[in-house]
Amino acid sequence: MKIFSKEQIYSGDKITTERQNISSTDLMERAGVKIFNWIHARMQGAQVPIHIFCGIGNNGGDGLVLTRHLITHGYNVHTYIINCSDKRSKDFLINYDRVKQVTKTWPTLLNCSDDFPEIGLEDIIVDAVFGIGLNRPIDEWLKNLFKHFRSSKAFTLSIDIPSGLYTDRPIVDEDAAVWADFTLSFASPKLVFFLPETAQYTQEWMVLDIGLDSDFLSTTQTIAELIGKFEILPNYIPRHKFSHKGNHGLALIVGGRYGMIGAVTLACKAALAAGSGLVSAYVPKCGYVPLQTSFPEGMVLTCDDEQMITSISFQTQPSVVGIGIGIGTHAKTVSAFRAFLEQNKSPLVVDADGINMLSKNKDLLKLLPTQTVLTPHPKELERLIGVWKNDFDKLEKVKALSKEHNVIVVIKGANSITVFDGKLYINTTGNPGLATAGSGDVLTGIITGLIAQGYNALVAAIFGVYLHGLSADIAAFKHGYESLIASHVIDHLGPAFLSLLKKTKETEESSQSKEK
Ligand SMILES: NC(=O)C1=CN([C@@H]2O[C@H](COP(=O)(O)OP(=O)(O)OC[C@H]3O[C@@H](n4cnc5c(N)ncnc54)[C@H](O)[C@@H]3O)[C@@H](O)[C@H]2O)[C@@H](O)CC1
Ligand SMILES: Nc1ncnc2c1ncn2[C@@H]1O[C@H](COP(=O)(O)OP(=O)(O)O)[C@@H](O)[C@H]1O
Ligand SMILES: [K+]
Repeated sequence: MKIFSKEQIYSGDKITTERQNISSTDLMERAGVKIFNWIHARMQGAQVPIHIFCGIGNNGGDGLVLTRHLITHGYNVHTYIINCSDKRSKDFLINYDRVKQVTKTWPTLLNCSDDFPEIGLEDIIVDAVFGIGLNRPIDEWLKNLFKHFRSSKAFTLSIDIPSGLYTDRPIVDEDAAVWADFTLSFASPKLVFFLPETAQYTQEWMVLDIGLDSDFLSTTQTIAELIGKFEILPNYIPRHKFSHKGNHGLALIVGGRYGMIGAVTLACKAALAAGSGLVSAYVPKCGYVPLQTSFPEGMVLTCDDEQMITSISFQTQPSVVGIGIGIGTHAKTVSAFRAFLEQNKSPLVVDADGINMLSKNKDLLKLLPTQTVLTPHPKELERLIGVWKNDFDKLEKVKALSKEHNVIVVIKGANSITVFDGKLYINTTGNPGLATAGSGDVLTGIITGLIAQGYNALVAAIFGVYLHGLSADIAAFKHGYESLIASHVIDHLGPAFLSLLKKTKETEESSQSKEK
């Protein structure tokens, strides 16, 4: 799903009104009715007090359309206007007048110095104060109003975006935005729903289709894209009946040191379970017996040193090398890594200490083959790009690194973001059960295994992150978050592939309509 920028949404609104020959008031009506329908379908006329807080822009206008429809359907509605400015939008004013047609009770004007209305725990708050038009910090009174919302603990539904959040900048004060339980967002979710510093402002979100121009929707290129099943499926490479293990590549996992062989085992197993035809491990000698014992499907190569990797050389030409897991950053290992990079001809996935070595020896970045995949967790990323001021700064820094070295960077965490060529691919699978030892090693194995069997590096990174999270989601049904361990993610890769390929009603309908 595309994630449009603020500017793109404004232009989409304009194009839509022109091409569909409707007014912006009509479009607002559509938006407001969509929200009403969503609420009505769930509340079925229940007399729970609904407190609708409207700003004076078009977000407030949406709130007023909602007010009107809720009133005509007999709901218990209390509407408030945040009356701190005279700059009311045209469509706000039109809808303010239209409220008059359905009730004799005017909305309450809150004059930015008034006391706040009482809100019961079981009531509902609709936040239509600011939408994407917020352009400066909010004043103290509003901040206190938002705190009042939060302390009421009433269910809070934000329209389009939790008020106080910008679409393209961080917020500086934690209390300066609405903490929504649910956000109904128009046309596309907003990027800030997925960034660690702002995702907390909405527990859940949903996109409402307000019928924007279809050409605009299909042809507009966005910087950010949300990755779900329908973005993944077209990239899936099916297996041929007569395929042979040699057709699915050789993944080589290089890593490990004394006490860190388990990480390599996890990555190897994950690469194999992700579909690599063959998997080899390259480890120090101490890894030989544990790997041969715990990973009978794999081959094991060793360097001469017992405890750590001091040289990296092998006869075969792997389809891809996943390097860095548990490898350490000893000077001898760095030398071996450098020598390896100087002669390596295979695509690379670099993780963990591999990234730490790159951070400490930035000149090594120049030796990476194009489209190397880097999979840093937050601390590794900080070592690589330096401290960031906020999430937006982090994204800019990662984009710059990716561009300078032509590498693909997976920013790991909830909603991992894969960055390449200035674009952001935001993952939708995964859960906090993944915050457990070794889950990153499994991810490296999966991505390496996908590249081995012929996926290009960018697709492998995006698909790998998706599959890793999907597998964890399936595993979490059985194990819960606390008891989920990295091995479970490997064990559930099979069900993850199957669930990806399982036809849902929607895919069936779309393939049937294509067949007709
Ligand atoms: N343009 C359209 O046709 C549509 C717009 N829609 C709604 O319109 C919204 C955007 O509307 P607007 O562009 O009017 O913007 P907003 O409704 O977000 O509010 C902007 C208004 O608030 C003021 N403002 C900004 N920051 C402020 C601050 N810190 N303190 C006090 N006032 C502040 C601005 O000067 C402006 O008057 C969307 O989020 C969406 O909810 C929907 O109705 C769908 C159609
Ligand atoms: N709260 C979370 N929600 C979803 N995914 C998470 C969460 N925490 C961690 N992950 C995922 O788990 C993996 C952890 O990687 P990493 O920290 O490198 O683990 P390790 O070093 O133990 O192998 C990453 O893929 C990350 O995106
Ligand atoms: K809002």
